[in-house]
Amino acid sequence: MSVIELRDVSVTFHERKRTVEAVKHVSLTVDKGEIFGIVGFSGAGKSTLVRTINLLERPTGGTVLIDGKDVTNVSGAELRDLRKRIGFIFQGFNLITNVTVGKNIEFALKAGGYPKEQWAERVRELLALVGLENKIDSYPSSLSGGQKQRVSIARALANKPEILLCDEATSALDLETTEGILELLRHINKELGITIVFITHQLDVAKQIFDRVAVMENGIVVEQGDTFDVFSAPKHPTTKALVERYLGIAVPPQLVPSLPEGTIVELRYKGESALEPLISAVAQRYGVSIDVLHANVEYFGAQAIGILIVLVSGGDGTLGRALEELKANVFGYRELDRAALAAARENAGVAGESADKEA
Ligand SMILES: Nc1ncnc2c1ncn2[C@@H]1O[C@H](COP(=O)(O)OP(=O)(O)OP(=O)(O)O)[C@@H](O)[C@H]1O
Repeated sequence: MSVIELRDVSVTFHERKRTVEAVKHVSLTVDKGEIFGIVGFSGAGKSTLVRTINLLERPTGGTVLIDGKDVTNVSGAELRDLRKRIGFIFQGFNLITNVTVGKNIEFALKAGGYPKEQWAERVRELLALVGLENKIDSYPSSLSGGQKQRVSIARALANKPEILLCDEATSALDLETTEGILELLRHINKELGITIVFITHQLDVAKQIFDRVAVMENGIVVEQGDTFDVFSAPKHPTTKALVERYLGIAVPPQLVPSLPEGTIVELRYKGESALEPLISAVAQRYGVSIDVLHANVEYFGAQAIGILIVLVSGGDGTLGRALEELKANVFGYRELDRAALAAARENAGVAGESADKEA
């Protein structure tokens, strides 16, 4: 059964001179116990959408259901109860800076009506869960980014929620710290059975922990499904752009003009099976030469996808048939344009991470 259901949810902001339709008619379900991700470039509407789940943002249209119950218009004690059942962590941690780590967690327990005589034990339990037992009396300013995020996770779990919402929870952290936080979230999901909704623009985060994913663009969910299926065979141009930007096409641009005549092809295959037998069979059968320009294996969750870029050349009028045979035997096939390849590579090199923000 789905623990979260958004039915035709819209959020429109009215500013003085303009109207922003941040979320437009989004419907999706999140199953109990899964890690559901929302990806998209900056401004796509991810934060606004996820904030409707605990009504930090009230939908201007549509319905929010939690455990099958319509909560769209709850207020007062019912709203407080809902917020207790849904923890929230932010990119910027949002810790209270002038009190200790222990007190930060106590505030959450107090707000949630947790029995006072059990606060001390619960704080110890939560800090043990996130691996910070020895930081109970420290102030947030003395902690690293990763430690601050661990405290905010402990605080979000204080009142034993069923759902944890994570808004760009790792975007401010370096690679190694991110790995640690993702491991902790996986543990929380598997061991405590907490459903997680995680939004990010980082595909390397998404591919590691999401069971299912929704891709957002311009307030709309443009594609959703199993993480491996969505990322290994993206259908919508936005998903394609996210995946291409992440994977890159690693043919050095300086090499492109010097390559002999022929067709540059990107081949994708599922699993870790090697493509060498196919390549040598095609080369032999049609008398063409097939040179590997780039090879990579990417993991989406536990499943692998192989990407091979080859130059197919020569043959005596048989090139077309050789390409047909390759196409028929792989999972993904794309002929690459030399000029576009060189240009795309140059752009990627210049724009890098900041391009994500602007797109
Ligand atoms: N309170 C608000 N008032 C007016 N406009 C808003 C408000 N909150 C968000 N928006 C606008 O709604 C759109 C979606 O913003 P949102 O923050 O949900 O996107 P996002 O995908 O989470 O992007 P980012 O990763 O940059 O946070 C943007 O155009 C944003 O400017």
